[in-house]
Amino acid sequence: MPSRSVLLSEAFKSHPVHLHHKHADFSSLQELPDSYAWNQPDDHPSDRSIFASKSIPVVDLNDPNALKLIGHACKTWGVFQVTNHGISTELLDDIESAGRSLFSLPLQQKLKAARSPDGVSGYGVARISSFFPKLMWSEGFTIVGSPVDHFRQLWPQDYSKFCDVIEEYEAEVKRLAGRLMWLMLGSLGISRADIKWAGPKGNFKGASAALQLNSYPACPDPDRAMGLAAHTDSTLLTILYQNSTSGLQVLREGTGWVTVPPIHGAFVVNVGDLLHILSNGLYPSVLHRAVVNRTRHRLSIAYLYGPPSSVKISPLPRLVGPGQPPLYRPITWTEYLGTKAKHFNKALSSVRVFSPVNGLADVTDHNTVKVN
Ligand SMILES: C=C1C[C@]23C[C@@]1(O)CC[C@H]2[C@@]12CCC[C@@](C)(C(=O)O1)[C@H]2[C@@H]3C(=O)O
Ligand SMILES: O=C(O)CCC(=O)C(=O)O
Ligand SMILES: [Fe+2]
Repeated sequence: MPSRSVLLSEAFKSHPVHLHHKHADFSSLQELPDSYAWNQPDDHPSDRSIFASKSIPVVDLNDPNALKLIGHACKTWGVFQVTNHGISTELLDDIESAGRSLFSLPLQQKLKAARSPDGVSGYGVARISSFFPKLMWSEGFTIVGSPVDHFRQLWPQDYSKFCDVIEEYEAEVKRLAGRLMWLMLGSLGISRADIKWAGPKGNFKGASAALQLNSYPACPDPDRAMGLAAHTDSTLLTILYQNSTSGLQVLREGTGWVTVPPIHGAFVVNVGDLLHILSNGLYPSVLHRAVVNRTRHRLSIAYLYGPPSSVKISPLPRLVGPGQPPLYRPITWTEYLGTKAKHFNKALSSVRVFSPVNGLADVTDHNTVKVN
């Protein structure tokens, strides 16, 4: 049987992304080239975010009410921040500095580890770039499985210390992801007996994941640029570490784009499309994007967490019944990534099987919100 990382990376074999534009050397750009100017007025309403009447929930994992607070956050926001999560600030500093070292390499060096059009791992622009006429002011590095081959290209002398940091970080965040899964599922009344694929110890040992390092260089014209366009993640959940520069925004119905303020040592956790499916829409995945800054470089590290790649995800039987039919058909993560590569923000509605009786589109399927 092929390894999990091979299976995950197979997602793009039949949906290669050919991005013809050149990778930018951002440090040499003193003005925003037209190819990076997202000039529709609606694209960048960053000011609206300051009027948000309520802010994104912050949950202390040592709080005895954590389960309830997380359930409420998932239902109403699709995102929350966690503190007291058990991952040391030293490890966060180490992963941040590994990310900085990577992105500060010369462009020619980074391109030695470029992601291939049908591959998943490596250096490149956001995979979703192909859906937009304009370029995003960011660069990324995706890790699925071992990064050793790519890291040897980037740092021929000391690649192993960078591999060690990634390995330690992934092991710690994987544990946190399992813990968060049970808090999120527990808040829906789901127990271990309901999720066989969590394994005999309930620790989601066979889970798949990708680590995505994102870099947003300082930008000469941030109001017209876009760091990462609005999207939902194709995951069960995503655990994001952001440095002290803000930029992540989430879309809240009736409010608009709300900035997720960086909290030192905290993680941002967001609901992805597969948890949306698993919860039969009770926990909707959240649309989010990243904007950029005139003077400050921003770095984020996303741990994109999903089920074992061969597991079909469908609405949990406990959450369906006579009045609540299953809204989505079963799909594996690999299949869903292929669907996303084809349909982007309409992927979720493309796996929907049951249309609302009144015929109105479901906003939680993200196809009624203008996102690009
Ligand atoms: C497992 C994955 C999810 C992801 C595609 C990927 O293969 C690795 C990168 C992930 C990411 C990060 C930035 C936003 C996003 C939409 C993208 O283009 O690449 C997500 C993908 C996703 O969640 O669909
Ligand atoms: O940089 C950010 O804050 C967002 C990154 C993100 O959405 C992603 O990697 O999926
Ligand atoms: Fe994301």
